[in-house]
Amino acid sequence: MTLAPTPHTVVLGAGAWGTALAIGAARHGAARVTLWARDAAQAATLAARRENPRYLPGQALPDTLQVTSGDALALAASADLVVIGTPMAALREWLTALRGLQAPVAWLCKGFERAPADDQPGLLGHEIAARVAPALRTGVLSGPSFALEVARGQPTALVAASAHAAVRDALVAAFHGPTLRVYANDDVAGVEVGGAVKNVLAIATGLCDGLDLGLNARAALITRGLAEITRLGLALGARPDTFMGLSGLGDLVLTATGDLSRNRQVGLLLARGQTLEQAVASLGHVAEGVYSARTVAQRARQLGVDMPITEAVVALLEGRLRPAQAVAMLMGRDPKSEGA
Ligand SMILES: NC(=O)C1=CN([C@@H]2O[C@H](COP(=O)(O)OP(=O)(O)OC[C@H]3O[C@@H](n4cnc5c(N)ncnc54)[C@H](O)[C@@H]3O)[C@@H](O)[C@H]2O)C=CC1
Ligand SMILES: O=C(CO)COP(=O)(O)O
Repeated sequence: MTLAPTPHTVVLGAGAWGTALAIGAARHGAARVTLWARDAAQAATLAARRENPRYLPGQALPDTLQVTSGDALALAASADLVVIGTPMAALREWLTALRGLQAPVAWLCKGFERAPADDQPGLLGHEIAARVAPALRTGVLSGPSFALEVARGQPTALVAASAHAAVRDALVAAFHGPTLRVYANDDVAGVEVGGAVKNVLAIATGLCDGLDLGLNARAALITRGLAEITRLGLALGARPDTFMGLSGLGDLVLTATGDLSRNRQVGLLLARGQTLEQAVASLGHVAEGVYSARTVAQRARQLGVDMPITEAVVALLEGRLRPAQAVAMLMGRDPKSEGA
Protein backbone atom coordinates (compact mmCIF):
# COMPACT_ATOMS: atom_id res chain seq x y z
CA MET A 1 0.00 0.00 0.00
CA THR A 2 1.34 3.45 -0.91
CA LEU A 3 1.12 5.94 1.93
CA ALA A 4 0.98 9.13 -0.13
CA PRO A 5 1.10 12.27 2.03
CA THR A 6 -2.06 14.43 2.08
CA PRO A 7 -0.83 17.99 2.40
CA HIS A 8 -4.18 19.54 3.37
CA THR A 9 -7.04 17.74 5.13
CA VAL A 10 -10.30 19.63 5.62
CA VAL A 11 -12.84 18.40 8.17
CA LEU A 12 -16.35 19.82 7.63
CA GLY A 13 -18.39 19.89 10.83
CA ALA A 14 -17.05 20.70 14.31
CA GLY A 15 -19.11 18.38 16.47
CA ALA A 16 -17.54 15.85 18.82
CA TRP A 17 -16.29 13.44 16.18
CA GLY A 18 -15.13 15.93 13.55
CA THR A 19 -13.22 17.84 16.23
CA ALA A 20 -11.67 14.69 17.73
CA LEU A 21 -10.44 13.42 14.37
CA ALA A 22 -9.13 16.86 13.40
CA ILE A 23 -7.18 16.86 16.68
CA GLY A 24 -5.90 13.35 15.92
CA ALA A 25 -4.83 14.23 12.37
CA ALA A 26 -3.18 17.50 13.43
CA ARG A 27 -1.33 15.72 16.23
CA HIS A 28 -0.18 13.07 13.75
CA GLY A 29 1.21 15.86 11.58
CA ALA A 30 1.12 14.21 8.15
CA ALA A 31 -1.01 17.03 6.75
CA ARG A 32 -2.08 20.58 7.37
CA VAL A 33 -5.52 20.23 8.98
CA THR A 34 -8.41 22.71 8.89
CA LEU A 35 -11.58 22.22 10.92
CA TRP A 36 -14.62 24.01 9.49
CA ALA A 37 -17.58 24.95 11.72
CA ARG A 38 -20.78 26.20 10.13
CA ASP A 39 -21.38 28.62 12.99
CA ALA A 40 -19.06 31.68 12.95
CA ALA A 41 -19.37 32.26 16.69
CA GLN A 42 -18.48 28.63 17.41
CA ALA A 43 -15.44 28.83 15.11
CA ALA A 44 -14.32 32.03 16.85
CA THR A 45 -14.65 30.34 20.26
CA LEU A 46 -12.65 27.32 19.12
CA ALA A 47 -9.92 29.51 17.64
CA ALA A 48 -9.70 31.76 20.71
CA ARG A 49 -9.94 29.12 23.45
CA ARG A 50 -8.17 26.32 21.55
CA GLU A 51 -10.85 23.87 22.64
CA ASN A 52 -14.40 22.94 21.61
CA PRO A 53 -16.30 23.68 24.83
CA ARG A 54 -19.73 22.71 23.46
CA TYR A 55 -18.85 19.31 21.98
CA LEU A 56 -15.50 18.24 23.45
CA PRO A 57 -14.82 20.25 26.60
CA GLY A 58 -11.36 20.09 28.11
CA GLN A 59 -9.63 18.69 25.01
CA ALA A 60 -6.95 21.06 23.70
CA LEU A 61 -6.72 21.75 19.97
CA PRO A 62 -3.12 21.33 18.73
CA ASP A 63 -1.48 24.65 17.78
CA THR A 64 -1.23 23.48 14.17
CA LEU A 65 -4.99 22.87 13.80
CA GLN A 66 -6.66 25.73 11.93
CA VAL A 67 -10.31 26.57 12.58
CA THR A 68 -12.58 28.53 10.27
CA SER A 69 -16.20 29.17 9.34
CA GLY A 70 -15.31 30.73 5.99
CA ASP A 71 -16.38 29.64 2.51
CA ALA A 72 -16.57 25.85 2.90
CA LEU A 73 -16.69 25.08 -0.80
CA ALA A 74 -13.61 27.19 -1.55
CA LEU A 75 -11.84 25.52 1.36
CA ALA A 76 -12.82 22.06 0.11
CA ALA A 77 -11.63 22.94 -3.38
CA SER A 78 -8.16 23.65 -1.92
CA ALA A 79 -7.99 20.35 -0.01
CA ASP A 80 -6.30 17.05 -0.80
CA LEU A 81 -8.79 15.19 1.40
CA VAL A 82 -12.24 16.34 2.52
CA VAL A 83 -13.88 14.68 5.53
CA ILE A 84 -17.58 15.29 6.19
CA GLY A 85 -18.09 15.21 9.97
CA THR A 86 -21.79 16.08 10.15
CA PRO A 87 -24.70 13.86 11.20
CA MET A 88 -26.22 11.59 8.54
CA ALA A 89 -29.06 14.06 7.98
CA ALA A 90 -26.64 16.55 6.37
CA LEU A 91 -24.66 14.10 4.22
CA ARG A 92 -26.81 14.41 1.09
CA GLU A 93 -26.56 18.20 1.03
CA TRP A 94 -22.77 18.08 1.43
CA LEU A 95 -22.18 15.38 -1.17
CA THR A 96 -24.34 17.35 -3.60
CA ALA A 97 -22.39 20.53 -2.91
CA LEU A 98 -19.02 18.77 -3.29
CA ARG A 99 -19.90 16.67 -6.35
CA GLY A 100 -17.45 18.44 -8.70
CA LEU A 101 -14.35 17.92 -6.52
CA GLN A 102 -11.29 16.01 -7.71
CA ALA A 103 -10.01 15.30 -4.20
CA PRO A 104 -11.16 12.25 -2.22
CA VAL A 105 -14.20 12.84 0.01
CA ALA A 106 -15.01 10.68 3.03
CA TRP A 107 -17.70 10.86 5.67
CA LEU A 108 -17.76 9.96 9.34
CA CYS A 109 -21.50 9.59 9.84
CA LYS A 110 -22.96 6.22 10.76
CA GLY A 111 -26.54 5.62 9.81
CA PHE A 112 -29.21 5.37 7.18
CA GLU A 113 -31.02 8.47 6.01
CA ARG A 114 -34.47 8.84 7.51
CA ALA A 115 -36.94 7.12 5.19
CA PRO A 116 -38.80 9.85 3.26
CA ALA A 117 -41.93 7.65 3.03
CA ASP A 118 -43.04 4.07 3.67
CA ASP A 119 -42.37 3.08 0.06
CA GLN A 120 -39.18 5.17 -0.28
CA PRO A 121 -36.31 3.74 1.73
CA GLY A 122 -33.66 5.89 3.40
CA LEU A 123 -30.18 5.27 2.08
CA LEU A 124 -26.67 4.52 3.32
CA GLY A 125 -23.95 7.05 2.57
CA HIS A 126 -22.49 5.21 -0.43
CA GLU A 127 -25.98 4.84 -1.91
CA ILE A 128 -26.56 8.60 -1.56
CA ALA A 129 -23.16 9.31 -3.14
CA ALA A 130 -23.97 7.05 -6.11
CA ARG A 131 -27.14 9.08 -6.74
CA VAL A 132 -26.04 12.67 -6.13
CA ALA A 133 -22.28 12.60 -6.80
CA PRO A 134 -21.46 9.58 -8.96
CA ALA A 135 -18.16 11.01 -10.23
CA LEU A 136 -16.83 11.81 -6.76
CA ARG A 137 -14.23 9.43 -5.29
CA THR A 138 -15.75 8.69 -1.89
CA GLY A 139 -15.30 6.56 1.19
CA VAL A 140 -16.18 6.26 4.85
CA LEU A 141 -14.14 6.21 8.04
CA SER A 142 -15.76 3.96 10.64
CA GLY A 143 -14.98 1.56 13.49
CA PRO A 144 -15.11 1.51 17.31
CA SER A 145 -14.15 5.02 18.39
CA PHE A 146 -15.55 7.30 21.04
CA ALA A 147 -14.60 10.87 20.17
CA LEU A 148 -13.37 11.68 23.68
CA GLU A 149 -10.86 8.81 23.69
CA VAL A 150 -9.51 9.74 20.25
CA ALA A 151 -9.12 13.38 21.33
CA ARG A 152 -7.23 12.22 24.41
CA GLY A 153 -4.89 10.16 22.24
CA GLN A 154 -6.02 6.81 23.67
CA PRO A 155 -5.28 3.83 21.38
CA THR A 156 -7.97 3.36 18.73
CA ALA A 157 -8.38 1.35 15.51
CA LEU A 158 -10.52 2.53 12.59
CA VAL A 159 -11.49 1.29 9.14
CA ALA A 160 -11.10 3.35 5.96
CA ALA A 161 -13.57 1.89 3.49
CA SER A 162 -13.78 2.80 -0.16
CA ALA A 163 -13.99 1.21 -3.57
CA HIS A 164 -11.14 3.56 -4.57
CA ALA A 165 -7.59 2.75 -3.44
CA ALA A 166 -6.75 6.47 -3.62
CA VAL A 167 -9.44 7.28 -1.03
CA ARG A 168 -8.35 4.50 1.31
CA ASP A 169 -4.72 5.60 1.00
CA ALA A 170 -5.57 9.26 1.61
CA LEU A 171 -7.46 8.37 4.80
CA VAL A 172 -4.65 6.15 6.05
CA ALA A 173 -2.06 8.82 5.28
CA ALA A 174 -4.03 11.55 7.05
CA PHE A 175 -5.10 9.69 10.20
CA HIS A 176 -2.87 6.62 10.78
CA GLY A 177 -0.38 7.40 13.56
CA PRO A 178 1.04 6.30 16.89
CA THR A 179 -2.34 6.22 18.67
CA LEU A 180 -4.68 5.70 15.71
CA ARG A 181 -4.44 2.59 13.52
CA VAL A 182 -6.39 2.84 10.27
CA TYR A 183 -7.11 -0.40 8.42
CA ALA A 184 -8.21 -0.32 4.78
CA ASN A 185 -11.28 -2.19 3.52
CA ASP A 186 -13.05 -2.14 0.13
CA ASP A 187 -16.36 -3.50 1.48
CA VAL A 188 -18.14 -0.15 1.82
CA ALA A 189 -21.61 -1.68 2.15
CA GLY A 190 -20.46 -3.97 4.97
CA VAL A 191 -18.69 -1.21 6.86
CA GLU A 192 -21.69 1.13 6.53
CA VAL A 193 -24.28 -1.46 7.57
CA GLY A 194 -22.23 -2.33 10.68
CA GLY A 195 -21.87 1.34 11.67
CA ALA A 196 -25.55 2.10 11.11
CA VAL A 197 -27.24 -0.88 12.71
CA LYS A 198 -25.03 -1.06 15.83
CA ASN A 199 -26.55 2.29 16.86
CA VAL A 200 -30.03 0.73 16.89
CA LEU A 201 -28.73 -2.25 18.86
CA ALA A 202 -27.01 0.03 21.38
CA ILE A 203 -30.41 1.53 22.17
CA ALA A 204 -31.61 -2.04 22.81
CA THR A 205 -28.72 -2.90 25.16
CA GLY A 206 -29.13 0.41 26.97
CA LEU A 207 -32.75 -0.50 27.59
CA CYS A 208 -31.74 -4.00 28.66
CA ASP A 209 -29.22 -2.68 31.19
CA GLY A 210 -31.53 0.10 32.35
CA LEU A 211 -34.20 -2.48 33.08
CA ASP A 212 -31.65 -4.67 34.95
CA LEU A 213 -32.36 -7.65 32.72
CA GLY A 214 -28.86 -8.97 33.38
CA LEU A 215 -25.58 -9.72 31.65
CA ASN A 216 -26.93 -12.88 30.00
CA ALA A 217 -29.61 -10.84 28.30
CA ARG A 218 -27.09 -8.24 27.12
CA ALA A 219 -24.77 -10.89 25.65
CA ALA A 220 -27.77 -12.46 23.89
CA LEU A 221 -28.80 -9.10 22.43
CA ILE A 222 -25.28 -8.35 21.18
CA THR A 223 -24.89 -11.78 19.59
CA ARG A 224 -28.33 -11.98 18.03
CA GLY A 225 -27.89 -8.32 17.04
CA LEU A 226 -24.73 -9.23 15.17
CA ALA A 227 -26.75 -11.91 13.37
CA GLU A 228 -29.26 -9.17 12.34
CA ILE A 229 -26.45 -6.89 11.10
CA THR A 230 -24.94 -9.75 9.11
CA ARG A 231 -28.23 -10.83 7.50
CA LEU A 232 -29.05 -7.28 6.40
CA GLY A 233 -25.48 -6.65 5.23
CA LEU A 234 -25.37 -9.78 3.10
CA ALA A 235 -28.70 -8.84 1.51
CA LEU A 236 -27.18 -5.44 0.66
CA GLY A 237 -24.13 -7.02 -1.01
CA ALA A 238 -21.61 -6.97 1.86
CA ARG A 239 -18.97 -9.62 2.61
CA PRO A 240 -19.54 -11.76 5.73
CA ASP A 241 -16.00 -11.31 7.13
CA THR A 242 -16.54 -7.55 7.45
CA PHE A 243 -19.04 -8.14 10.26
CA MET A 244 -16.38 -9.89 12.36
CA GLY A 245 -14.11 -6.86 12.01
CA LEU A 246 -13.76 -3.41 13.60
CA SER A 247 -16.79 -1.81 11.94
CA GLY A 248 -19.01 -4.82 12.78
CA LEU A 249 -18.38 -6.77 15.96
CA GLY A 250 -15.86 -4.16 17.18
CA ASP A 251 -18.20 -1.18 17.00
CA LEU A 252 -21.19 -3.19 18.19
CA VAL A 253 -19.39 -4.28 21.37
CA LEU A 254 -18.09 -0.76 22.04
CA THR A 255 -21.37 1.03 21.52
CA ALA A 256 -23.59 -1.58 23.16
CA THR A 257 -21.50 -1.71 26.35
CA GLY A 258 -19.72 1.65 26.64
CA ASP A 259 -21.49 4.37 28.58
CA LEU A 260 -19.91 7.07 26.37
CA SER A 261 -22.35 5.94 23.65
CA ARG A 262 -25.21 8.38 23.07
CA ASN A 263 -27.33 5.62 21.55
CA ARG A 264 -26.84 3.42 24.61
CA GLN A 265 -27.70 6.45 26.77
CA VAL A 266 -31.02 6.82 24.91
CA GLY A 267 -31.91 3.24 25.90
CA LEU A 268 -30.85 3.79 29.51
CA LEU A 269 -32.93 6.97 29.74
CA LEU A 270 -36.00 5.35 28.15
CA ALA A 271 -35.71 2.53 30.70
CA ARG A 272 -35.78 5.16 33.46
CA GLY A 273 -39.11 6.39 32.14
CA GLN A 274 -37.99 9.40 30.09
CA THR A 275 -39.83 10.11 26.87
CA LEU A 276 -37.86 9.86 23.62
CA GLU A 277 -37.98 13.66 23.29
CA GLN A 278 -36.56 14.11 26.80
CA ALA A 279 -33.85 11.51 26.21
CA VAL A 280 -32.74 13.04 22.90
CA ALA A 281 -32.82 16.59 24.30
CA SER A 282 -30.70 15.67 27.31
CA LEU A 283 -27.86 14.26 25.17
CA GLY A 284 -26.90 17.46 23.34
CA HIS A 285 -25.37 15.30 20.57
CA VAL A 286 -26.85 13.31 17.72
CA ALA A 287 -27.93 9.68 18.46
CA GLU A 288 -28.21 8.28 14.94
CA GLY A 289 -29.98 5.07 15.99
CA VAL A 290 -33.09 7.07 16.83
CA TYR A 291 -33.32 8.29 13.22
CA SER A 292 -32.04 5.16 11.47
CA ALA A 293 -34.07 2.49 13.26
CA ARG A 294 -37.20 2.87 11.15
CA THR A 295 -35.22 2.83 7.91
CA VAL A 296 -33.27 -0.26 8.99
CA ALA A 297 -36.52 -2.10 9.69
CA GLN A 298 -38.06 -0.87 6.44
CA ARG A 299 -35.07 -1.91 4.31
CA ALA A 300 -35.00 -5.30 6.06
CA ARG A 301 -38.69 -5.90 5.38
CA GLN A 302 -38.26 -4.98 1.72
CA LEU A 303 -35.38 -7.45 1.44
CA GLY A 304 -37.19 -10.21 3.35
CA VAL A 305 -34.63 -10.06 6.19
CA ASP A 306 -35.78 -10.94 9.71
CA MET A 307 -34.66 -8.31 12.28
CA PRO A 308 -36.74 -8.82 15.44
CA ILE A 309 -34.53 -6.77 17.80
CA THR A 310 -34.57 -3.83 15.40
CA GLU A 311 -38.37 -4.17 15.01
CA ALA A 312 -38.73 -4.09 18.82
CA VAL A 313 -36.60 -0.93 19.05
CA VAL A 314 -38.69 0.75 16.35
CA ALA A 315 -41.91 -0.16 18.17
CA LEU A 316 -40.49 1.27 21.41
CA LEU A 317 -39.29 4.49 19.78
CA GLU A 318 -42.67 4.96 18.12
CA GLY A 319 -44.45 4.34 21.43
CA ARG A 320 -46.25 1.20 20.18
CA LEU A 321 -44.62 -1.03 22.83
CA ARG A 322 -43.59 -0.49 26.46
CA PRO A 323 -40.13 -1.85 27.40
CA ALA A 324 -41.57 -4.87 29.25
CA GLN A 325 -43.76 -5.70 26.25
CA ALA A 326 -40.75 -5.59 23.94
CA VAL A 327 -38.88 -8.06 26.15
CA ALA A 328 -41.92 -10.37 26.20
CA MET A 329 -42.18 -10.12 22.42
CA LEU A 330 -38.53 -11.07 21.87
CA MET A 331 -38.58 -13.89 24.44
CA GLY A 332 -41.89 -15.21 23.13
CA ARG A 333 -40.66 -15.90 19.62
CA ASP A 334 -40.82 -19.47 18.36
CA PRO A 335 -37.71 -21.63 18.89
CA LYS A 336 -35.35 -21.68 15.91
CA SER A 337 -31.88 -22.96 15.07
CA GLU A 338 -29.03 -20.56 15.76
CA GLY A 339 -27.72 -20.37 12.20
CA ALA A 340 -31.12 -19.74 10.61
N1 LIG B 1 -19.08 11.07 18.68
C1 LIG B 1 -18.51 9.93 18.39
O1 LIG B 1 -17.85 9.33 19.27
C2 LIG B 1 -18.65 9.34 17.04
C3 LIG B 1 -19.59 9.80 16.12
N2 LIG B 1 -19.71 9.21 14.89
C4 LIG B 1 -20.68 9.66 13.92
O2 LIG B 1 -20.28 10.94 13.44
C5 LIG B 1 -21.43 11.73 13.10
C6 LIG B 1 -21.33 13.05 13.83
O3 LIG B 1 -21.37 12.75 15.22
P1 LIG B 1 -20.88 13.78 16.33
O4 LIG B 1 -19.78 14.63 15.85
O5 LIG B 1 -20.65 13.00 17.54
O6 LIG B 1 -22.21 14.65 16.49
P2 LIG B 1 -22.43 15.95 17.38
O7 LIG B 1 -23.86 15.98 17.73
O8 LIG B 1 -21.41 16.02 18.47
O9 LIG B 1 -22.09 17.14 16.37
C7 LIG B 1 -22.70 17.28 15.12
C8 LIG B 1 -22.09 18.49 14.45
O10 LIG B 1 -22.56 18.56 13.11
C9 LIG B 1 -22.88 19.94 12.85
N3 LIG B 1 -23.85 19.98 11.78
C10 LIG B 1 -25.14 19.54 11.78
N4 LIG B 1 -25.70 19.74 10.58
C11 LIG B 1 -24.73 20.33 9.80
C12 LIG B 1 -24.69 20.79 8.48
N5 LIG B 1 -25.76 20.72 7.68
N6 LIG B 1 -23.54 21.31 8.02
C13 LIG B 1 -22.46 21.39 8.82
N7 LIG B 1 -22.42 20.98 10.09
C14 LIG B 1 -23.56 20.46 10.57
C15 LIG B 1 -23.43 20.43 14.19
O11 LIG B 1 -23.40 21.84 14.22
C16 LIG B 1 -22.43 19.80 15.13
O12 LIG B 1 -21.28 20.60 15.21
C17 LIG B 1 -22.65 10.89 13.51
O13 LIG B 1 -23.17 10.27 12.37
C18 LIG B 1 -22.08 9.85 14.46
O14 LIG B 1 -22.80 8.62 14.41
C19 LIG B 1 -18.90 8.16 14.53
C20 LIG B 1 -17.95 7.69 15.40
C21 LIG B 1 -17.75 8.24 16.70
O1 LIG C 1 -20.01 5.36 16.81
C1 LIG C 1 -19.62 5.51 17.94
C2 LIG C 1 -18.51 4.74 18.50
O2 LIG C 1 -17.84 4.00 17.53
C3 LIG C 1 -20.30 6.48 18.83
O3 LIG C 1 -21.48 5.91 19.26
P1 LIG C 1 -22.68 6.85 19.76
O4 LIG C 1 -23.10 7.67 18.57
O5 LIG C 1 -23.72 5.92 20.26
O6 LIG C 1 -22.11 7.72 20.86
